[in-house]
Amino acid sequence: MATIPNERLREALQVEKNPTWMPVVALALRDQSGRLLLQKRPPHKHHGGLWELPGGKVESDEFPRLALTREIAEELAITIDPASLTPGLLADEGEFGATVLFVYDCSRWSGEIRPLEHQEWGWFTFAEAGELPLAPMDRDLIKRMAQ
Ligand SMILES: Nc1nc2c([nH]c(=O)n2[C@H]2C[C@H](O)[C@@H](COP(=O)(O)OP(=O)(O)OP(=O)(O)O)O2)c(=O)[nH]1
Repeated sequence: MATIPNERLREALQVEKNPTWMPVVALALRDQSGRLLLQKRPPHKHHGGLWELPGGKVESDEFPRLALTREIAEELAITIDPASLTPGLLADEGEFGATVLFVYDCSRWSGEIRPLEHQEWGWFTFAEAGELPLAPMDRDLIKRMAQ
């Protein structure tokens, strides 16, 4: 891969004004039999129609665990305890790995799951998940989770 001097890269990307990379947090939520919760991305979004772990972008004024707590409440109507999250796997995509997905495991949550963004969702074994059209980072993550 060609090396780009940092100064030129900073100029090209105007890093003082724009962040150079995007942190995304996602939740690996399991049911009692160990199946994983996955949801389908809305058709109008990036990777629309592909299956993913619930979660979303970390805003610039947020801490990752709090961003994940917020996203999960917005998407699934359940409450997770930020203190009960355990950092898990990591994936990235883009030429320079500009989107970084941080996956957390969760041991405590409350409420009843309701898809507030009208998204399809379900519990899947790793074998079942492997048959779904997954977002690219999730394909890699689920393979690694299954090992
Ligand atoms: N939440 C989530 N995003 C993923 C996964 N895999 C994957 O490639 N992505 C990508 C898709 C998007 O480019 C980005 C997350 O964006 P998002 O659209 O979910 O974020 P958001 O909920 O904050 O949405 P918005 O600002 O677009 O409304 O990460 C995943 O498992 N979970």
